Order: sequence, then C-alpha cells, then structure tokens
Amino acid sequence: MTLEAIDVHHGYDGETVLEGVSLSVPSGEVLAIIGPSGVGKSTLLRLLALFDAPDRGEIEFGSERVWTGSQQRRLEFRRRIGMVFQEASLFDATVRRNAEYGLRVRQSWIGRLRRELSALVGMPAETIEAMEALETVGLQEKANQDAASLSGGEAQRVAFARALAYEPDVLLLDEPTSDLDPRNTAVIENAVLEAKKRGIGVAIATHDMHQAERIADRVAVLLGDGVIEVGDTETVFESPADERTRKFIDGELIY
Ligand SMILES: Nc1ncnc2c1ncn2[C@@H]1O[C@H](COP(=O)(O)OP(=O)(O)OP(=O)(O)O)[C@@H](O)[C@H]1O
Repeated sequence: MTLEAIDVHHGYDGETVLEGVSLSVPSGEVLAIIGPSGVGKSTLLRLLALFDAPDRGEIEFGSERVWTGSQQRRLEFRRRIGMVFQEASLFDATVRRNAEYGLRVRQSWIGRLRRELSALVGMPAETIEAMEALETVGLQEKANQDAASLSGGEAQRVAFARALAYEPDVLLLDEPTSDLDPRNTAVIENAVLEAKKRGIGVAIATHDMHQAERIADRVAVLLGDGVIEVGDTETVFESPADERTRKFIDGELIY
C-alpha cells in the first residue's frame, strides 16, 4: 500500500514551505528525507501522516485521495500510519503501557496466533506485542519502569517501539536517532530494516547523511524553493541530477 504526496504545496502564515513536492512511500521500502534545517521535512511528514491537509495538491493512500474522501475513511487511513515525532511524547505510565498504547485488535492470522499464544502464557496479546517491540529497541528490561524516569534517548526508543508494536502499513520517523548514541542508533536502524522486511513502508527524515546511505533504498532531497530530487540512494549520493544536491551532500551549500 503506497502513501503518496502529489504536487503538494504547503506553508504557514502566508509563507510557502513546500512547493510542488511529489514523492511516494511504497511498502517494504525505506525512503530517507534529507535537506537543510527548516526546509520542511517535518512539515512533509505531518502531511503524509494526515495530521494536516496540504494547501494544494493531493495525499493518496493506496491510490485513494485522502482529503476528498470522508472523515471516517481518513481515520481508517490514519490508523494504518505510525508516526514518531522528533520529541518523544510519552504519557505518565509504565514503559510497557506506553508501548501498548493504541494497539488495535487485529483479525489477521498473526493476530489470532498471538491471541492463542496469549491464552497459553496468560498474558494479554497487547502485552506480548508491546514486549516484542520493546525487545526490538533493547528496552524490555525497563518495561515496568515509569516512562517519566527515562532518558531522552530511551524515551525516543519507546516512542519507536509504540509505533512498531502497532504494525502500521507505513512508518514515518522524524529524526528518530537525534538523541541516541551510536549503539542505540544502530538498534533503531536495525529496527527500521526489520520493519521494511515485514513489508512496512518507512519514511525517515534525518540530518545524518551516513544514516541515509546505510538504510535507505531511496533518498528525497529537499532544498527549498520547490527543489526536490528523489532517486535511489546510490545515484543521489554518487551522481545526483541536480548540482545543488551535490553541493548539499558535499557540505558546500551554505544556507
Ligand atoms: N506550526 C507552524 N507554524 C508556523 N510555522 C511553522 C510551523 N511548523 C513549521 N513552521 C515553519 O516552517 C518551516 C519548515 O519547518 P519544518 O519543521 O518542516 O522543517 P525541517 O526541515 O523539519 O527542519 P529541521 O531539520 O530543523 O527539523 C520552518 O521555517 C518553520 O519555522
């Protein structure tokens, strides 16, 4: 199921941020969104997450227009999209409760399997799923701790686990490793690749070019003024079509 922005324009208080941006997040693929600070990466993710309607252009999910359909349909779409913000927002409960938050009852075979398993081990299916997701980010031992007592980086990992536990069709990540040390950055990167393997489409905004090179199948470069280059990772990094992309990647572009 592909999530897509088509010729999207968006801005705030009369100031244009995105000008004619088109890109897609197909299933089982990692798309990195890079570009200088303030160019609109978070804005684009918020539009893809269906939090805001674009001023102009379309957001489509599975080739269906999202904003011309019913509100009910939009809610259904939104439930299939997981988003992790730059600032992890956890609520005042245990780590496990945070990871469980929002888990839906699924009718898929895997959901049934989990429910059967949960009956066997005497644990709710949600708990099993939340624990699995916490394990993926290396925090299963902190499951019963208060979320408020976590470090910034741990909170970021719990927010990621929460989005993953939910098994969305699409995962949108806004700089999910900005507060993490190299070891935990690798944990999240591996979790992203695991999500991709499960067929989830992932879009990740990042300031870390090496991260984009390590995990992305495709890269979208936003440079403002409607400039966007989208291509497979190697092409964008090795022989970009736009001279400004090359300058940005080489650190020559001064903003
Ligand atoms: N809710 C808002 N109201 C007004 N202006 C906003 C709002 N959100 C973002 N902006 C402005 O839009 C521009 C793009 O912001 P955005 O956060 O999308 O950029 P970004 O590329 O994600 O930046 P960074 O890399 O620093 O996180 C910025 O100039 C920002 O100040």
